[in-house]
Amino acid sequence: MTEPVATESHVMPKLDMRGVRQTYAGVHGDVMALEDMNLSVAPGEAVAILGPSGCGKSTSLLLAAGLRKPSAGSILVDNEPVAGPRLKTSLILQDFGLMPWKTVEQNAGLGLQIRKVPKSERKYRVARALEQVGLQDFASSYPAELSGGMRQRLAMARALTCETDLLLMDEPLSALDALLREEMQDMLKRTWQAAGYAQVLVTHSIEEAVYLGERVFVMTPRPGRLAYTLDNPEMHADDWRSDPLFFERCRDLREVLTSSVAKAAESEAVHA
Ligand SMILES: Nc1ncnc2c1ncn2[C@@H]1O[C@H](COP(=O)(O)OP(=O)(O)OP(=O)(O)O)[C@@H](O)[C@H]1O
Repeated sequence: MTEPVATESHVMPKLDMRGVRQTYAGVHGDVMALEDMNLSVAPGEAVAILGPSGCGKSTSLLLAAGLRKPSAGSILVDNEPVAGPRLKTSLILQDFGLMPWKTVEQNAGLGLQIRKVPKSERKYRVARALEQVGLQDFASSYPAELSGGMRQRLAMARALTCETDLLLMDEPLSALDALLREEMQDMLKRTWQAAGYAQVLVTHSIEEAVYLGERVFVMTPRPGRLAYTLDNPEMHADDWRSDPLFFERCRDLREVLTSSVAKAAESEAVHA
């Protein structure tokens, strides 16, 4: 099995989380979601994060997106402290955050509208992004008229209009059926390879993590931090899903994750 690797890059990271702690006030007292969370992602790098339920994966993304302030520690993007939502950071959630009453074109342009980009510029950038994801013929449709895969592509178009350099995704494909999910994984990989942003994917699927992550991290049970790193540069290979190494990587990660989940269950039992 691959041993944990402490990868130190010499390039300035796109995202750098150091010693991050996040505590939430709960009804039965404070809940420590993250403790000493360290995550460094290089420009243009794609990483995936796996971990037991409730270990703080979504919290890490909210913090990186500037939608929450950490209780302690530092979060830097391009070496600047994250003080709030940032122009070129996009976050795609499981429900894609689409507005049902807005058309595809309006939904795709929402990020630009919030960022007060002039209408003419918005129109051009939206048209280009819809073309990139193959939704150009659906500009005046509404989300309810789209399939699950098309909604996912629309969420992607919104990120592309904003010239995103850091894309954060929280289980973006979990609502899709297996075949469509693979198709969308291909789309995510192609778009990332073409656009060159840094990408952080949170997923419960080991296969998805190994397909889309150049590095795959496994988090500890809550309070979460990265406990294990798998270097996975071969994910660029053609037909990676059929490669024997792909299966080996998935098997290794399954072992690591199973032991992490077992520890989480033990700890819940002790604290029950
Ligand atoms: N707004 C909140 N208020 C109080 N507690 C919260 C809040 N958000 C998250 N938590 C708690 O923090 C911990 C981490 O939650 P988080 O959603 O980040 O985990 P996760 O790893 O994404 O979980 P899952 O895999 O189940 O989606 C959990 O125990 C959760 O109950």
